[in-house]
Amino acid sequence: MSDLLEARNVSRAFGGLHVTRDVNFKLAAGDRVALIGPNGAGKTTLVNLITGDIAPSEGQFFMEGDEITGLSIPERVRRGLVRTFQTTRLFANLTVADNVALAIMQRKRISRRLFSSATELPEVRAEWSEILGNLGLDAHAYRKVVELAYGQQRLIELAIGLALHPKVLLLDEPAAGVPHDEAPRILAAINRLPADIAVLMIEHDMDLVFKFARRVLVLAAGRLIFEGSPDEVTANQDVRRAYLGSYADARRTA
Ligand SMILES: Nc1ncnc2c1ncn2[C@@H]1O[C@H](COP(=O)(O)OP(=O)(O)OP(=O)(O)O)[C@@H](O)[C@H]1O
Repeated sequence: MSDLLEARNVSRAFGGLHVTRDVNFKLAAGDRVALIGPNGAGKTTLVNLITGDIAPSEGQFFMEGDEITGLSIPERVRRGLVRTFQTTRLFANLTVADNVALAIMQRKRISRRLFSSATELPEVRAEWSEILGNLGLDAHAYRKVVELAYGQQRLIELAIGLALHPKVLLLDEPAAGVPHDEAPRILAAINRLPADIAVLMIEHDMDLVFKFARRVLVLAAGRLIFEGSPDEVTANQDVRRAYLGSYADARRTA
C-alpha cells in the first residue's frame, strides 16, 4: 500500500536552536501511531511542520506521493491532512451542530453567507448528525459548546476533524485537561475513528498511548531515536534512558 504521508530529512532550526533534526517517517492507511518524547523534544514543532503552520529549514513532506512542502494549511487540509481543532478555537456560543456544520461547509465550499440556513441543509444535516451520533454527541447537537463539559468539547474537536474528511488525522494531546472519568470516552471515540485513516497522536499520557498505538515514534532533542511497537519501545534501553524509565519500571513491577 502506498504511503499517505512521508517526512523526508526534515529539519527546523529557530536561530541557532535545532529543534527538528533530520526526521524521517511514513504513515500509511490504517496506521495508529503515537509520537512521544520528553518535554521540549520538539513534538509540537514537528506537528506544526506537518500541518504547514511552520516551514522546514530543510527536507520535504509528501502526501500520497505528491510533494506538499510548499502548500498552505488549507491546501493540505483539502488533500486530507487534518489536525484536530483546539477547543479554544471552537465557536463557544454556537451550537455543537453549527460548529461541525461550518467545517462541512468549508469542505464543500458552501459560502458562510448561507450559514444561517446551512446547518439544516439536508446534505449538511445528514453529515453532522452521523458524525455526532458516532461520537455519542447527538443528544447535545443543539446545545451551545460553552454549556458542555470539557471532555465533550474535546470530542467536538474530533467531530470537526472528521467533518473535513481526513486521510491523515493529527491529534495533539486529545485527552489533556480532561477529567479522569471522562478520558475513557475520548479513547473510545479515538478507537472508533474510520479504520482506513492514518492517525498520529502526540500524547503524554502513557496509558492512553499504549491503549491506542500500534507503532510508537520516540523523539528526543529533535531526533527520532526509536520506532517500534509499544512493547518494543518499553523494552528499549535508549528510550527508557531518554524518557520512559519510571513508566517502564512501573509497568514491569505492576
Ligand atoms: N517559534 C519558536 N522559536 C524559538 N524556539 C522555539 C519555537 N518553537 C519551539 N521552540 C523551542 O523548540 C523546543 C521544542 O519545543 P516543542 O514545543 O516543539 O516541544 P514539545 O516536545 O512539544 O514539548 P512539550 O512536550 O513540552 O509540549 C523548545 O525548546 C522550544 O522552546
